[in-house]
Amino acid sequence: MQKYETFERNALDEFIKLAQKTNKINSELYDRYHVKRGLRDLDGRGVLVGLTEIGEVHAYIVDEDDMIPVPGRLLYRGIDINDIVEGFLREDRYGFEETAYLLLFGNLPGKKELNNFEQLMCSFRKLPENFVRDMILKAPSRDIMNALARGVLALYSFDEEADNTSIENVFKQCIKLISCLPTLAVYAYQALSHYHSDKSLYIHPPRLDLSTAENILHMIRPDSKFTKLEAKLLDLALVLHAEHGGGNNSTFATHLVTSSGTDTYSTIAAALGSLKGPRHGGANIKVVQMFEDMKRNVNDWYDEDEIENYLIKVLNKQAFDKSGLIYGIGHAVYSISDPRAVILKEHVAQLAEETGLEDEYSLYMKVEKLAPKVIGESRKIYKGVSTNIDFYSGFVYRMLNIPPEMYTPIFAISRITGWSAHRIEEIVNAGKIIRPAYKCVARRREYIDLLMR
Ligand SMILES: CC(=O)SCCNC(=O)CCNC(=O)[C@H](O)C(C)(C)COP(=O)(O)OP(=O)(O)OC[C@H]1O[C@@H](n2cnc3c(N)ncnc32)[C@H](O)[C@@H]1OP(=O)(O)O
Ligand SMILES: O=C([O-])CC(=O)C(=O)O
Repeated sequence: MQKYETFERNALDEFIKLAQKTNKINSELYDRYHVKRGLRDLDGRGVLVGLTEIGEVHAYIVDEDDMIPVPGRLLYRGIDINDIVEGFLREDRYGFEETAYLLLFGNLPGKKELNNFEQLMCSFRKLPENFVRDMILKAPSRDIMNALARGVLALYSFDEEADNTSIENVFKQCIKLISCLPTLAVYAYQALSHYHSDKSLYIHPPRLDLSTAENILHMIRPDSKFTKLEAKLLDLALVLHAEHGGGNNSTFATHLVTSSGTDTYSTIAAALGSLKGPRHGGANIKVVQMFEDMKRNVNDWYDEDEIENYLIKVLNKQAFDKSGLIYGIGHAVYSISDPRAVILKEHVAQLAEETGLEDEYSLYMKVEKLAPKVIGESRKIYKGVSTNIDFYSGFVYRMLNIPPEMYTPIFAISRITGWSAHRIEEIVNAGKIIRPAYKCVARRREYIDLLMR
């Protein structure tokens, strides 16, 4: 056995070395062939590949070809996110279901429409008979995003019309998935916490009278108790994460995969895989882990020089996860500010004071100030960097006592509304299959017989 394992390790090491050598492309070739790496123009702007009416991300104005950065704005179906948030908070109600309706159907719902939609969502919250036992508890995953993707793919088998891509059927599938994703995520977490962390197992059935945010708190907490303030904060986070235009990695994955004509379950599984990445939705858990590491390694949380040195080490791949990234900072589109981070920050500030987390909040403020400076000094920045939504969301979830394993899944529970709207838009507009070009730069060679190599 030992011998075989040694053989396996040596053989793999050999293959890895070979693959690293043979897969490296000379970076000068990208310039020579004018490749838009990451589908970006040289100034960082995304290559225009589609049109959408669902979400608009606004970060700069163009003045005679010059890009002038402006504070970020986000609009859902043409309505500013700040107005949406102010609207439902002013009326002291939850906003996520209204947001999902707006994204999916294009207009704000009337009272009766919203009520019907909420009832429909409630009726779809439960998972199919025996699904929890057979699909979730029998194979608990250490990663809830993985469990979500697997769960979504498994739901395909419970849908008699799984491959029907008519608009009516896709709408139905999307509303069902939006409704039951919180249940899937929380139960997958409960399985993880029971089987991998030896904690008691809680499976609270979703309640028909509760909103999405309330249901998450009800199902995740052993005693099911939560305050209205807590549910409203989680609901706000769900509203802010719901949509971000067609170009973000997971939504573009949705367009890409939808364009092949595949089914809804495969599409959403692909989007989940994309969102999990630490440069995208997976950054929220990384931010919290990075701050934990920082708190261990920075003695004085008020000493800006010490914090700056830590951040420089992160950038130089000498600290934290050695990826060279300061998580929660920077964005593919925003430069001066991410409007969602601005909204979350206000709430975090207030709550940090109420919960005695002022020192930690102050550390976040210092990183917010110092990180753009150190990134600017070591990377080529065209448009400036600032905090993104992931910078504060983990802090919010921590104050809500939500376990870190659920941070990115909560993003998914919200963003599936945007993915659904984009999938439907892609189908309605019957676009061409998405298929960009790759220039092959390999040298052409003759095949050589095995005995001659
Ligand atoms: C919900 C979301 O998806 S929000 C984003 C969540 N992701 C994170 O917080 C991870 C940290 N941030 C990043 O990795 C980046 O800012 C991204 C992936 C979000 C955007 O990257 P880009 O579109 O390349 O941003 P931008 O054009 O401003 O970056 C310019 C350079 O600065 C680097 N940079 C930008 N932000 C950071 C950062 N936080 N840490 C280290 N380097 C950074 C980029 O890697 C790039 O360098 P390169 O050309 O050598 O690759
Ligand atoms: O737009 C992007 O590139 C990333 C994203 O999804 C977001 O910020 O919500």
